[in-house]
Amino acid sequence: MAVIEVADLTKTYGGHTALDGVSFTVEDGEIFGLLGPNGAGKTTTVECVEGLRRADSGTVRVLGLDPVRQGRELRRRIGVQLQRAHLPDTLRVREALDLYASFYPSPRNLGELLAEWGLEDQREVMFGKLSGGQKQRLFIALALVGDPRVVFLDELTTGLDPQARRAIWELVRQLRDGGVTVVLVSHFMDEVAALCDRAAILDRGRIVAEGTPGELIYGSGAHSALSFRTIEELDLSALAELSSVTRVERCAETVVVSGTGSVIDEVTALLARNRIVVSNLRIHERSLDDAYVAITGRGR
Ligand SMILES: Nc1ncnc2c1ncn2[C@@H]1O[C@H](COP(=O)(O)OP(=O)(O)OP(=O)(O)O)[C@@H](O)[C@H]1O
Repeated sequence: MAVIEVADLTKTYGGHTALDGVSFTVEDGEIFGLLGPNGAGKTTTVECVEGLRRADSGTVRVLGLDPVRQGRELRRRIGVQLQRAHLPDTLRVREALDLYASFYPSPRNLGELLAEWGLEDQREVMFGKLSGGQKQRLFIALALVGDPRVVFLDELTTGLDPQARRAIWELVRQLRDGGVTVVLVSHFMDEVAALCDRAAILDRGRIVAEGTPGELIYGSGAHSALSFRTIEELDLSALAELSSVTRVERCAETVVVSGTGSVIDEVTALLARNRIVVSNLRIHERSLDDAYVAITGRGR
C-alpha cells in the first residue's frame, strides 16, 4: 500500500523551474531515499509532501490526506527532522522533548523514546553540551514525539564519525522494522545503499531513476571491471563477444575486462567453462556513487 503518492508535481520560482513533473510513490513500511545534486529540487519536493510549500500543479497524497487542504491533520501524523534544526544551547534534552510533546494530542512516552534513542543519560544535559551524534539522535527523537506513521529525515548523518553514523542507521532500521515509513533525503550514496529499500534520483526537477539500490546500480550503465593474470591461452575475442563486455585489454599476463550489467558473472562463468586458471583476480564493482554519476552525468 502506498502511503505517499506524488503525481506530476511542478513548481517554479519566478522564471526558474524547480520541479518539472515529479511523480513517485512510497510504500508502507519502507525506507525511501530521495537523492540528487544541490538544487535538484529535493527540499521543494519534500516540503510540498509535508504541506509546507504549495506546488503549482500536480497532486500529493500522504496517508490519503491532501497536505495543503488537510495540512493540520497531516502534520499530527508525520514527523519531520528539519535540515539544519537548531535548539537553544541551554535547553535540556527533557525540556526539548516536553516542548515538542505539547504540540501533539497523544505523544509518545518520553522515557521510552529517550531509551530507544540512547539518550537516557543525557536527559538533564543541555543541548549545547551534547556530542554531534547525540544532537542528531535528539533531532530524530523530536521528529518521533508525535508517534508518526511517516517520518522525514534530512541530512541524517552529516558531520558524524563512522561509528555514530552506523549507530544511527541501525536505529533507523529498527524504526522501519517497527512499522514507521521513512523518507530519507541524502547526499550520501553509502547511506542510501546501506539503508534504503528504494530510492529515487532527482536531477534538475525531474526523477531520472528509481528503484532499489541494486536496480539503480545495475540499470545505470555504470561500468565494472575485473582484472586477472593467466599464463594460459585465452581467446580474447570470446570475452569481447559477451553481451555485457565493453572492453578487453591484455598487457603481458594481465587481462582487464570492463563492462556493464552482469559482466563479472559472465566473465567468471566463461573462465570456469573453459577451465582457465587465473590468479590475482581483482574486481572493481560499481557502487551507487558510480551509478549516481552515470545517471546525473556529474559528481556531487
Ligand atoms: N524559496 C525559493 N525561492 C526561489 N528559488 C528557490 C526557492 N527554494 C528553492 N529554490 C530554487 O529551486 C531549486 C531547487 O531547490 P531545492 O532547495 O528544492 O533543491 P535541493 O535539491 O533541496 O538542494 P540542496 O541539496 O542544495 O538542499 C534551486 O535552483 C533553488 O535555487
